[in-house]
Amino acid sequence: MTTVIKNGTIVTHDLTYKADIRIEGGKITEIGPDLSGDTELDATGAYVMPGGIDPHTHLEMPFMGTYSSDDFESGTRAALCGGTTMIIDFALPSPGQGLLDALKMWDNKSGRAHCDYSYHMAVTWWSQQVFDEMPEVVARGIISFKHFLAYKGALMVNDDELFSSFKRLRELGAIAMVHAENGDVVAELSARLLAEGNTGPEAHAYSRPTQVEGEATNRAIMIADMAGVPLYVVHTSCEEAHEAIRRARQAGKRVWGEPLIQHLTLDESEYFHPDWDHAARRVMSPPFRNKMHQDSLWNGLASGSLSVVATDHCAFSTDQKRYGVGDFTKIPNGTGGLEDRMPMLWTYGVRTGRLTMNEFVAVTSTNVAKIFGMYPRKGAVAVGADADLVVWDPERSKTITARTQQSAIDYNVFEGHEVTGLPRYVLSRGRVMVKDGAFDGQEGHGQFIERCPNGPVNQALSAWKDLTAPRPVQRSGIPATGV
Ligand SMILES: NC(=O)NCCC(=O)O
Ligand SMILES: [Zn+2]
Ligand SMILES: [Zn+2]
Repeated sequence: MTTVIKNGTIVTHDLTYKADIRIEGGKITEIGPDLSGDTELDATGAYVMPGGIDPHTHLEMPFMGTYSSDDFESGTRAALCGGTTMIIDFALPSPGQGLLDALKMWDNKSGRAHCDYSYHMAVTWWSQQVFDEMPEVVARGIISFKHFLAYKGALMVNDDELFSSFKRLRELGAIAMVHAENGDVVAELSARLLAEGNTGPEAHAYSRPTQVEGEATNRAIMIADMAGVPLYVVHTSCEEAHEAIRRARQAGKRVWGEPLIQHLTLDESEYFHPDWDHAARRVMSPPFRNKMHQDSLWNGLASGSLSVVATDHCAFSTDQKRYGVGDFTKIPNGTGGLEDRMPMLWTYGVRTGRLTMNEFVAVTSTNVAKIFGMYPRKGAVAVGADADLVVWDPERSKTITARTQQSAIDYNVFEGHEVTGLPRYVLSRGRVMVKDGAFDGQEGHGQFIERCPNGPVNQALSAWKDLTAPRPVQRSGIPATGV
């Protein structure tokens, strides 16, 4: 059985050209003119791109006394409908729980996935057991480890734990990740705000000013540099954090920054909305910022100082958000976005001229595959790559609304936004999962993707750190010790 995508324009991170694509056995087998196959998908007037990869989701995650509402079934259904063909979720051990035990839990959840997936491993505590289990996690193809500098008393790790973990990751050829907010300062600001009667969702934003993110980003970068490990900073939301990343990259440090589509397109005014539910539904960490910070993020994507656009999809229903009525610190942190990342970024990025189509592919797919050790199997339109493809119709429009979304929750933070640029077809390893905008997926079709450690960036950084490591000075004569 062969499938051919005909008459489209292929857009990759570096090329735009007209050609057909033949698919067999889930892989791209030929790219060229005038191909034919058993099934033909017409891409006239459309762009054929690598399917999106969202490297930051939390599906069915235990958090703040509840579970995020989208699981691997609804979450990956939403992903595919928006043109995303792979996700990387976070396996999250509770403090005290082993990494391999947490992996078992995530394996039990992910069997229902419609699209391919992988996990990052979270390091939520530090011990000999965590140290000992890390190699097995990497051997299973999980090569990235997230650390929370926020959420004091829950998931947060301290600097000594961070440094120990980062050093271990360097030995293993893995990637360090951080949620960069100063948890100590956030805890103190939150307590003060509550004591002063600031209990509403807007106080969540007040408790997490941009300085807490700038400080933690800079600290994580310096600690990673001393450990000699590449660092990926999740949900970079402000100029202070972006500035730290930009400066580090200019100084030769190996750091990547990941803005979210929410921070690029929604701002802090959402928290001042008179409706409590409206504001609480948008509570996430870091919070939405103002236009100056948004411009900084867009400019970072265009200039290459920021590398990826993700969602941090962590969806809570209105009822769950209401756990925090009277105390903003109890509002479960997180927002959705899996179905909307690609259309929103196309609409507000490519259609406005802030991004080229090739940059769009880079930040939604190819850069993710390269950073996280799965390129060119994923993130590429190339012979031999998985046929994870999106046939993107740049003229197709819709108004985003919770009424028609795939996500299980009862609202959408992008409600009312009109997007132009939507998938016509979405293919996961050659299987058509979305056809003319309609979902035709298959629960359980998704496979776990093993990723390769010790990629080119790890190798280069380790070589440089070895070359420049402190060494004893060889001296010809050493004076006798004075007595
Ligand atoms: N971001 C957020 O508010 N919730 C999800 C968990 C996290 O990534 O911090
Ligand atoms: Zn986070
Ligand atoms: Zn997250």
